[in-house]
Amino acid sequence: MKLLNDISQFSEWEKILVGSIDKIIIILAICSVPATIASYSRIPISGFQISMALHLFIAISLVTSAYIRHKLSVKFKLNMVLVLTVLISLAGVYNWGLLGNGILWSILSIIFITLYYGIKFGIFSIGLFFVYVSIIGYLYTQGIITPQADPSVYAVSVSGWLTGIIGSLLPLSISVLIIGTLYQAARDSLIRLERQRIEITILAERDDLTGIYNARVFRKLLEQAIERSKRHNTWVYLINIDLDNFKSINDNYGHHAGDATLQYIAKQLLNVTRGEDTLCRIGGDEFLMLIDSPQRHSPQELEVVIKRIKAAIEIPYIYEKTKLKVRGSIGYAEYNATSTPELKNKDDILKLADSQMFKDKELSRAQQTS
Ligand SMILES: Nc1nc2c(ncn2[C@@H]2O[C@H](COP(=O)(O)OP(=O)(O)OP(=O)(O)O)[C@@H](O)[C@H]2O)c(=O)[nH]1
Repeated sequence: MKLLNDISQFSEWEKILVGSIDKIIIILAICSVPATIASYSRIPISGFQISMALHLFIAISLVTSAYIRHKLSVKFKLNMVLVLTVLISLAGVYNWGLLGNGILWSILSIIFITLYYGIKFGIFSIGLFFVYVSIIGYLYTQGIITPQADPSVYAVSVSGWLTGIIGSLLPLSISVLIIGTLYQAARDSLIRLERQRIEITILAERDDLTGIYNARVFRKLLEQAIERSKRHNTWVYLINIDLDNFKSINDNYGHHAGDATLQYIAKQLLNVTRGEDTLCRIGGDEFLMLIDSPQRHSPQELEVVIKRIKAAIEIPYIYEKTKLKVRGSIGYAEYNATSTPELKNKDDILKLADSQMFKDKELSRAQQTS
């Protein structure tokens, strides 16, 4: 997992972080003013504390940083927010013990450390935090450090509650902002990646013009069908469909008409292709259909399939009010791992279907000229 400090490798992350870190600094700067006033309002109860000087320093740093935020680098701003939150939590626990929000700020610091340096550092900082709070707790319980204010007075004072409310709202809202922004960014990028994956798959497997499978996928599926036949003695039928004199459509009506006709033919062929069979365009005006069957089909059955394909192709396509008539020549190859030993591989099957198709083409040419 990439961490926030890897931002130089991620322009996308950088954009997200620039947006969210600036929001965080502005919120922190705005809130640091009332928080500092609330902190100083405790002077009558507790006297002046080091944490108050720290609050003032932090408020000045945040307001200045918010003002010149566009001039500061993302890394600097991230580190600054991290250092400030750590300082607030350490000073808060030391000065106010259980009375202050130091422990809440520690949670925010640990979230920052984890996001910035990774889970290992996050766990390590939990350990350090545990040791630190235990030592401070020990010192308080032994009376070595004493509370900065009388707890019974502090717990019912307006300034104590004001500091408590503002001081706890800040880490809570920052946590929501950070986690919400990162969650949204991760979700958006996952959705985008999934879309890209689907687009890449479609581009790699489909024919641009017709949207049906391309030759690459078909070759893979044919190889798989051959393997199935070797293992389960199934029958593979490869039907080669080539349009007749397709060039004349391009020549007479233009390339656009040719494209539209090819799309139409692909739809017609899909209409007569069973769900379990596969259709592809291997290029130009040539299509292949793959039938992978557990039992052998008789030549009569295949004749029915071929007639159905031819009939579907011959339904005229209406292009700009003109009826375009297309015919197709069809040949097929039958393959079974044990019954057709002359066919050694997919190329032999493809060649056989191709030569059968040519025979059909010759026949229909001869019929047309006689
Ligand atoms: N419009 C369009 N035409 C294409 C496309 N791919 C190939 N063609 C055309 O299809 C025609 C195929 O020509 P041939 O292989 O000679 O086939 P034919 O004209 O059908 O002739 P026979 O197959 O011999 O009957 C050529 O004119 C190619 O330019 C395409 O994607 N779109």
